[in-house]
Amino acid sequence: MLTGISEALLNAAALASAFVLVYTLLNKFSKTAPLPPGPRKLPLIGNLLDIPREREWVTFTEWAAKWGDIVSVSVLGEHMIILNTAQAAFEMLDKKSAKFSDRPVLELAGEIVGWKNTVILLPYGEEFRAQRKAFHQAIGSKNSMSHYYPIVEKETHKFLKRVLAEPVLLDRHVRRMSAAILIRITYGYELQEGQDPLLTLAEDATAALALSTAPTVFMVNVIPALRYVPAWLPGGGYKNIGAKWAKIFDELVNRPYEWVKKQMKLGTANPSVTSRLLDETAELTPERERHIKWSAASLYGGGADTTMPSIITLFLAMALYPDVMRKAQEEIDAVIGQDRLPSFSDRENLPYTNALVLEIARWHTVAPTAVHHSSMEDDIYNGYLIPKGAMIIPNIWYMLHDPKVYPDPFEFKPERFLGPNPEPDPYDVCFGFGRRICPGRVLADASVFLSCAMSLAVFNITKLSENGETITPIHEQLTGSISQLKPFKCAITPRSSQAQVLIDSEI
Ligand code: HEM
Repeated sequence: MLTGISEALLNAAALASAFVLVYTLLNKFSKTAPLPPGPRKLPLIGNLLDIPREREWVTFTEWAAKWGDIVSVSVLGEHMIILNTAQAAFEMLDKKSAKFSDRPVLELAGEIVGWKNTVILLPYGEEFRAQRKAFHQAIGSKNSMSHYYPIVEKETHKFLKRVLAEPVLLDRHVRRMSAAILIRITYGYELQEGQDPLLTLAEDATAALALSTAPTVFMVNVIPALRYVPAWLPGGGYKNIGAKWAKIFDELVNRPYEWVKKQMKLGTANPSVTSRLLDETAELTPERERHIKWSAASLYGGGADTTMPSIITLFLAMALYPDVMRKAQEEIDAVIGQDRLPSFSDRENLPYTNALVLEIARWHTVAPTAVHHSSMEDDIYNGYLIPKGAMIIPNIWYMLHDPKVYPDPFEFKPERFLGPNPEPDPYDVCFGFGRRICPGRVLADASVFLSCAMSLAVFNITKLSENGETITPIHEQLTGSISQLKPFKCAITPRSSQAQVLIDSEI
């Protein structure tokens, strides 16, 4: 519940409501079917006071218990439809994807900061299709991704070295590894050891993306009419923050792109997605250049913070579930031995480790409410009206924690995906739906798998003891369109002297 909403915001919202009153009245009489059920709407402001500001998937799940698989709320005439089951999401977003593949206009992240030019927030249409195609060619299949496996293997090995040297900085090492892989694949640029300026820039830009796209952190994302409120009035302050973020983002899009062009002129460019797209281009028109530049930025923007929580989850889960760790290590030892690190070629022989990767995707839901879709025309679903322009929110977190689908949903149990009757594959929902399904999923899966296999091959991960006391870490998902983990402590030590030799070996 939104208990802390300020009076100032309510004033701004009242202002905005004037803009939607006429629209709401005009529409009210033209619809036939009812909207899906949901919490009672107040006159004009609708459910403004019900919209959660934090961990919205928890409130959405409470609503699911009361109102069912599909719930509707509206705020000042803007409709939000929440889908609480995989079936509802498949039926609407996959089967009718021609109607449900648009994105809502996110005033702050999209319009002001500029992310609307990336595939993540692009409206459905020509430009969107062109960017998705480029993405698919670059990293959309196991075949295309396999060109980049050596980069993933090298950066993951570097990660092991950093963790060995400074285990308490685990978060920082994971972030760096994810960024290094993406920057290398996208631009052919190898991050310098220490504080690389491109890394700082990329981190600032993606932190801003996560915040500015969280639909309920900035109310303008829910109430577009707030865009008419000047920056100096309550409710308009996001404009100043947005202008600062826009500068950072502009640099992230242009600086590495110009660097690739320069390297290509000098004949020193490493192969990368950007250099390949530029190579294949006969005439670099301003339109084509914009297209390449933004496709590259989408690749970085979509992937930067997303694999990170999954890899960190490995360390938390292993500290909490030592039996799972032992089983995975036994499997890795039996298949690979202790004389080399695991690689992608071992993957098909590691069923338990693969099940562990799936359980990570389920247990810690990285994108708990996906990226929201928007309906391009009116539709009727199960007798309910889904109005044109409604924001469609798949509650992926609940789909992956529904006890009817995954018994003991808060327990970490890779076994659920093994045996004759495995539970549903979390990859069917955790990467989203229809024509908007995550185009980076092959890379994400490859990165998480290799981090798990390599880390488990060489490290023991346990609870930390401090001052004679054992600290049991807690799993908590933080608010954000990409949900990070609440910081926790664990102990990470090499499994043996031979493991240490492997970590120290030359890359
Ligand atoms: C564990 C890792 C990841 C998860 C859980 C994840 C999940 C998602 C989800 C749920 C969506 C929204 C899909 C929808 O709208 O229905 C999405 C979109 C997207 N993801 Fe990922 N993702 C991950 C990693 C990556 C990586 C590594 C990249 C890039 C290399 C990437 C690039 C993108 C892009 C560009 C979009 C926007 C697609 C569009 O709007 O058409 N993601 N992702």
